[in-house]
Amino acid sequence: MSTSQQQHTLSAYSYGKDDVRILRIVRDSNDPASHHVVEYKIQCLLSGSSLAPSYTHADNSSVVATDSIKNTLNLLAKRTPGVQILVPETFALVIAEHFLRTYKHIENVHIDIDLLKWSRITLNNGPNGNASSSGLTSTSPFDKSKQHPHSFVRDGNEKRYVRAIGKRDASGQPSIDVLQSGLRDLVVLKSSGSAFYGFWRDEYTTLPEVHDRIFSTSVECQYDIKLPAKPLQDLLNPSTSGKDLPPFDAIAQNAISHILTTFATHSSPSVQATMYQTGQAILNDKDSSSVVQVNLEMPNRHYIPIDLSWAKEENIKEDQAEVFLPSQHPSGLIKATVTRSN
Ligand SMILES: O=c1[nH]c(=O)c2[nH]c(=O)[nH]c2[nH]1
Repeated sequence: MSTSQQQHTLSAYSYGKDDVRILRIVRDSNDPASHHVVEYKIQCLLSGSSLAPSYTHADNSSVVATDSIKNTLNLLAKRTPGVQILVPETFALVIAEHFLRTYKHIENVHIDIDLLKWSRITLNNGPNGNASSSGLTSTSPFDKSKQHPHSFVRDGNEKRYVRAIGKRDASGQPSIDVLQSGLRDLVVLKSSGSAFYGFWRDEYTTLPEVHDRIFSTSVECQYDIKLPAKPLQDLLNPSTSGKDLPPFDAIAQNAISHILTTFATHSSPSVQATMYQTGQAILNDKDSSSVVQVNLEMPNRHYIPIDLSWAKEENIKEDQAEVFLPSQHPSGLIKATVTRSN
């Protein structure tokens, strides 16, 4: 390369941290069992003419490290009062004000916040009821008594699916014995009412026992529906208006309802135990007598309390921590099949 090459202009630049994930729990001081949770994905970029030399002259003296930016977002998540952090617009203003006030050489702050929505799980028979609720209901301000104080759902995310594998019966007629129906991506989180202790300990164990933790999972629930032993053509005959068929919509709604109700109300000693209770509830539903088997998968999506001791903030004890790092890689994966016994 020739040394006489022309220098071109640095005409735009900014830097910062992307994809900063934060879950914040806001506990009600009058009613500690009542929580608000908010989960954010934040991009925070800084710029200003004093940063140009870091690009052009390898001068880092004005560079606030992106690691410090991430630490700052975590600490602001801890110190920002509940009413402000629960609203993404307000939290964006808090972040922008902080960086512009703290660093006089920063001229522009660019904050993008995505809100990952958690809605309260709504039950039919009140917050602790073992209701058969009518499935997912969006949070309504008129439904307060039915909203669970610390169990949440990312509603609208779940997908219902079905797999039908057809064959011919002995007389050559199209038939299906069992339909494989289900739902996936039903994402739920409870910020209390979950423990995990008493597990095997040996020289490989570092996990502490915990009596009150966040439990979050993306539920996949696949259930086998046994069809009446009739040719498909008869089952589908419009003149019987589907009466020979199992009530597919009710089965699907009840499955969601039992997953949410069990998740919200079962005091969970482990993911395993909650799954088993969920399978029992689905199979015991009177509308679901044609469901012969339930296959459940619940990846354990971990939320790790963020160490803020560098800022003299206590945030490590899982039952008191307020700011968490969502950490999906790796996740526990717990599976169970519950089969009807009669
Ligand atoms: O509910 C749980 N079940 C486990 O098997 C397990 N393993 C783990 O590390 N955490 C958890 N949580």
